[in-house]
Amino acid sequence: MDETPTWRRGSLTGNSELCFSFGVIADIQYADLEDGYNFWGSRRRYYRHSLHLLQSAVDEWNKEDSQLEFVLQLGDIIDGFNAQHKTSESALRRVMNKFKKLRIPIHHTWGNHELYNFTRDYLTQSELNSKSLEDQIFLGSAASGQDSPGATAEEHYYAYHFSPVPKFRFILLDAYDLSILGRDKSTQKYQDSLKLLKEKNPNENLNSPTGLAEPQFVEFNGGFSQTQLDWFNEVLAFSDTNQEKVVVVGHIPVHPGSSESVCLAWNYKDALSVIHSHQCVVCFLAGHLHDGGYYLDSHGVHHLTLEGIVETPPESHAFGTIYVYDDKLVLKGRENLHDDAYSFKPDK
Ligand SMILES: Nc1ccn([C@@H]2O[C@H](COP(=O)(O)OP(=O)(O)OC[C@H](O)CO)[C@@H](O)[C@H]2O)c(=O)n1
Repeated sequence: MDETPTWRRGSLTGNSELCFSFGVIADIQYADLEDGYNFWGSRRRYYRHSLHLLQSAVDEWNKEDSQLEFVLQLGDIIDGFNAQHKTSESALRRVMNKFKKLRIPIHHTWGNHELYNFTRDYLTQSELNSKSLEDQIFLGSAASGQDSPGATAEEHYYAYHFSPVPKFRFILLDAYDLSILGRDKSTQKYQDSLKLLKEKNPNENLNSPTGLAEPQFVEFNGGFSQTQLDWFNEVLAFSDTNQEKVVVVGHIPVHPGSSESVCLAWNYKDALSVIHSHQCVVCFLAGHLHDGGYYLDSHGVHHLTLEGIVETPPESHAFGTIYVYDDKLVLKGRENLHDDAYSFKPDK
């Protein structure tokens, strides 16, 4: 029996009013290298061509009308191979030069490949830190500072929120706040993350999910600290109070329905329980799983995992524009990313 609620499938068009639109793109993973394959050898990776796909996405977005407010870059902007070839900075420059042709703000999420290439301190100082686009709203104590007083930049998480138009808010989460990637070994977060990872994953290769009860506990994933979850909770409480609709953005999916278990955030259940304790969240946007995925959860939250550009063949594409209406999101996908509409649950 089809249990899809009647409000789930919005029409691609309709009578409701268009509020604004934004672009989405995930897992570009550019490197000036010949094509390769994913770890299992099952999917080709077009490292060099991903730059051309980005260029054509930018060209398409530039042709769109003035209601395109911003672009969300969902992480893994360059591939980890750049670190081995000492081309991290030049690869990033090439990709950012493409993005600069856009005349609208770009919000950057950090994925595992950012952390293969750069330290957190470097990322914080770089153009991949788009936190200056954050909204200033008054929140409670959990949001006033990050982590413990006196914590260094190395210990911080990279998360912020913004409201492009009244009644809609976007929250970018740091899915590698708990991680051994990109953090200095001397930091408490590195030590705590390594301890947690080793407790959950006894394999010698911490990237291997073999035999794990919770396969998401691999090195190429990460999780959310309690401090970040407290901050997230406070932003969502603000949005509930102000009757906003919220789209949450993170590199790693947080719902098993929208991802293979090996590509979920370590403590995805904690993130989900914060989301489900509020009314306002309508959608969670992620990358990381290059096949993409979609799931409508029992609380009416649409979980959309975007396909990865790096595994998109040159003759195809996988970016999109999402049109925001007062009752739904409408995805205009390109090629591999298909058109769809995601209605808001009536009590949202
Ligand atoms: N079973 C595995 C899987 C991966 N690795 C190694 O882990 C590193 C990251 O893998 P990679 O596939 O490059 O990560 P992505 O973020 O691009 O993709 C995530 C999902 O797989 C996409 O669907 C890399 O060094 C791998 O070799 C491993 O050792 N064992």
